[in-house]
Formats: sequence, C-alpha cells, structure tokens
Amino acid sequence: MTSGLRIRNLSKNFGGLQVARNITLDIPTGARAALIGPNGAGKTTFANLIIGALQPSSGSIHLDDKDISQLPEAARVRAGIAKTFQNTNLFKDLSVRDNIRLPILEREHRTFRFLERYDGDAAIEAEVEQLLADFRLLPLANRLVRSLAYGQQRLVELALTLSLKPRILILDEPAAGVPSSDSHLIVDAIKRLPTDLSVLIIEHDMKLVFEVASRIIVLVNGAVLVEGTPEEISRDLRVRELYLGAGHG
Ligand SMILES: Nc1ncnc2c1ncn2[C@@H]1O[C@H](COP(=O)(O)OP(=O)(O)OP(=O)(O)O)[C@@H](O)[C@H]1O
Repeated sequence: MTSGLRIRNLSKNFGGLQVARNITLDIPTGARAALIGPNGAGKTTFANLIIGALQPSSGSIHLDDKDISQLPEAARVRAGIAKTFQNTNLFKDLSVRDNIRLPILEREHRTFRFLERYDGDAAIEAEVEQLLADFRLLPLANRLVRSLAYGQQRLVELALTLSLKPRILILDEPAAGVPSSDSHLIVDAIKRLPTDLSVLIIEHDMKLVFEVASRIIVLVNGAVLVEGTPEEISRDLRVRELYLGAGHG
C-alpha cells in the first residue's frame, strides 16, 4: 500500500486549452511540497483537480490506494483532502474562538443557532482550545475576527481548516496579502503543522517556499517541468531562466 497522494497522468482541458498535461506526482504522507510556476501555469487548476472542484479530463488520483478521481468535493473532504478556508469564509463579527468552534460543530453534525447560546460540550471545547493553542491564537481568542491584522486572520483560516482533520492540506497562497513584516506568522504556523499531515503549498513568495518546502514542483504550461529538493531547484538552469525572465510568478 502506498501512503499519501498518488497522481497519475492527470490532464484537464477547457475546450481546446490544455491546462493540466499528464501530471504524474507522488505526495507522500508527511510531505512538505510546494508547487511553483509562472502566472497561468495551471497551479490553481491543479489544486482544484485534487480537491474535486474540477473533474479531470483523464488520469487518476489515489489517496492511500483508494481511487478518489471521481469523488465530488465534499466526499474528498471526508476522505481527508482540504484546502485552506478563504478569508471570505470567516465570520468577521464573531470571535476567533466562535469561528473555530463552528466547523467543528458542523463536522460533528451539531446544530448551532447564531442567536442562541451554545451550551458547550467538553470534548468540542477541548478541541477548540487545542487549536487556539496550536496556532498561538489563545491571546486573541475573544477578539472579533474583524479586529485582527490580516496575517492573524490567515492563521484563523489555517486553524479552521485543521478542524476538518485533513490528511492532505492544500495551502493556496497562504501569505498572499500578508505584509512581509507578518509573513513569519504564516511560516511558523506551517512549520508547526502535524508531521503526519501532507502539505502542498501553492505560493508566489519564493522566500516562504524555500523556508518550508522539502520538495518543489515547477509547473509550466500545465506540465511538470522539474521536481526536486530546494537545492536542486535553485540550481536548475531551466528554472533560473524562467524566474529571471519576464512574467515571474
Ligand atoms: N474555468 C476555466 N475555463 C477556461 N479556462 C480556464 C478556466 N480556469 C482557468 N483557465 C485557464 O487555465 C490556465 C491556467 O490557469 P490557473 O489559474 O490554473 O493558473 P495559475 O498557475 O494558478 O495562475 P496564477 O499564478 O496567475 O494564479 C489559464 O490560461 C487560465 O486562463
């Protein structure tokens, strides 16, 4: 049995436009992989194929030897594949703690009415407090999300995603919009993610990529140009050409 994500000959066409070309990749359990490439290379499309927001034109995706290629998005979340919540999913006028509690209640199929007091459940509350602690959010737990700095809001998104208990986590531009003075918050949080979680980071910020990734996949025109360790990638002449040329993505 192969543990982790196994992608074979994955292709996607939009009409005549081929945006994923025969992508073959393994993302083993515990991997810290980054997907980089110029604008329009197909990174978001690839992430959407993995989470099931898009169905492939051909090829397969296996998670621990289970073929998930045809599963819809919700079933893939249940199988353990999650992409970070986007800022728009946060309830800005609720506290950080309430925001983190909501997806856990939803996961546990508990009903929660906004205007009623939630009477608590020890196991759920313990999980909420653990996530707050894991993401160093305890000092901010009672603050309204609206009042947080953007980088702190992105940490709340990460904590929310972890409440889904994923096995594969896709971070789509986790530092986008975060001022460089706060990007260490994101880097530190990624470094502290559970070691048995596989992480795929799609990111334009090369400094962040080189700080957290142990494998880098370079996508160009929907195809894998090269895959390797950060050292191999930084030495690769084709990658250097790509990034020294115009259209740095
Ligand atoms: N739903 C769609 N229909 C048609 N073409 C699409 C669709 N979604 C994406 N594309 C095209 O697929 C190509 C890859 O886009 P994609 O957004 O995946 O690239 P990307 O590498 O994520 O780019 P960026 O770094 O700019 O976010 C682009 O040419 C884009 O215009």
